[in-house]
Amino acid sequence: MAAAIIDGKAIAQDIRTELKKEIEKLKANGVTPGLAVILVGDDQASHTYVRNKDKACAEVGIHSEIYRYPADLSEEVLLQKVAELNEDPAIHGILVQLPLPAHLSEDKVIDAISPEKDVDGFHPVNVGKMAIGKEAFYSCTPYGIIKMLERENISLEGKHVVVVGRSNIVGKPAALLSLKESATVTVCHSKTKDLSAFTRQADVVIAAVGKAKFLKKDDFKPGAIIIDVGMNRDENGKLCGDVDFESAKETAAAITPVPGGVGPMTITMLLYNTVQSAKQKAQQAVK
Ligand SMILES: Nc1nc2c(c(=O)[nH]1)N[C@@H](CN(C=O)c1ccc(C(=O)N[C@@H](CCC(=O)O)C(=O)O)cc1)CN2
Ligand SMILES: [Mg+2]
Repeated sequence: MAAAIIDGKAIAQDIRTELKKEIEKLKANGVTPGLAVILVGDDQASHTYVRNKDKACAEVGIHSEIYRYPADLSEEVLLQKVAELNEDPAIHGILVQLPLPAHLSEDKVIDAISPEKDVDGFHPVNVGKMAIGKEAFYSCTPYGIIKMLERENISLEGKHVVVVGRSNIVGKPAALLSLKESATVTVCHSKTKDLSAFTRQADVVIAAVGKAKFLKKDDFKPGAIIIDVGMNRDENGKLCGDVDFESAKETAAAITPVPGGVGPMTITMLLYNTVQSAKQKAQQAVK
């Protein structure tokens, strides 16, 4: 039987509609969720993502402020802006669009964001809380995967999840969040020997490798659930994932497409985290 195609765009839209209602309620109680986005340099993809974040905020009713800086921005000025936003009561979420130009330390900048406003879930405090299974801001792409599976009624409990990739933004948090869902988790990466021997055992594969169509039908067991986080260009310059979608969908139980799978969930979970942050602030105010 052909795979179910998981429609990330539709799921993301459903969540945005729910958020819009929550935001209306918050506003009626005098709280407007606010997000500040810092963008440094002229990476075109980053500019597109930031524009999309701004648009998504407007669509659901989140106040957004975008700070665009030239590529030669000094670390001092950047850290000063973050410090200012940390203190700004109208701002509940701060994010610095990655990647940053090479002369800027991503670690230093992320460390400077208040963990209470770190809606990207990149700050070590939030990563640490996630690692010990506590509530925190979780990294948007992996959190989006968890929410997407939840909406598709796919439980991870007792399933063998094989994560391919160990980045701080996707691979590692995807593994930790899968573990939190009581999956049995294996993490593979570029130094893994005989990768296919692992992915073929998986009930669920989360592919975050960054190589176009790297995993093919034979790398999966029949009936597997395939989550493709990749965003690559194929030989014709067309956007594609880490999985050879056309072949893999023949035997998978369910699969996410690229585009329209995991991608749209990323910005939606950013909106979600920003609303959570505003709600937390509103609750603290009545205490
Ligand atoms: N500070 C952050 N930087 C980066 C993050 C992040 O979560 N926080 N993630 C990525 C980029 N990103 C958001 O910032 C992002 C990537 C992809 C998509 C998306 O919707 N993809 C679409 C395809 C879009 C296209 O046509 O080009 C899809 O897969 O359907 C949204 C957000 C790195 N930096
Ligand atoms: Mg750098």
